[in-house]
Amino acid sequence: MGACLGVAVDLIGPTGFRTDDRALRRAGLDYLDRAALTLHAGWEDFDAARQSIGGRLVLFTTRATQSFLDLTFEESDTLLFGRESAGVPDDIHAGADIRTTIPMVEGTRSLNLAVSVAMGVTEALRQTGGLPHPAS
Ligand SMILES: C[S@@+](CC[C@H](N)C(=O)[O-])C[C@H]1O[C@@H](n2cnc3c(N)ncnc32)[C@H](O)[C@@H]1O
Repeated sequence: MGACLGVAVDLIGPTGFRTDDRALRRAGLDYLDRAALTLHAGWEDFDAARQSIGGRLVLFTTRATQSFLDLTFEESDTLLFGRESAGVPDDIHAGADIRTTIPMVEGTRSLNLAVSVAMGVTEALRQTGGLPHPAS
């Protein structure tokens, strides 16, 4: 997705999947060389890197009330998504600059990670003019 939409991806460890070269290459197929992928050992590493770049940290969470469609995204935003099993820890949830949600039908718990990333990234790129243009 990162390669296809032209979006940098940061993976924050510890991950629940293997990030050694062979496993990543198999999952990333031939797009991996085109993806701007950074692996961080843990939250502290990621946070230090992000703070040096600046911009807002926008957390996608089921525990927010503001719809992502009502949010004005900025080009410098970093979108943060939680792990498939448990989302993000409470302190990271509380520390995000913005918490936003993808509205769902009452009684449903959450979308899966890949789907929520696709929806959030698409809307952020649409608003900031960053979506790739269709080939003419
Ligand atoms: C499978 S969900 C995590 C489920 C976990 N039990 C929870 O309640 O946080 C994985 C990630 O997808 C994102 N996500 C899933 N559904 C969402 C929604 N409706 N709105 C915003 N983010 C969502 C969040 O970043 C979440 O941490």
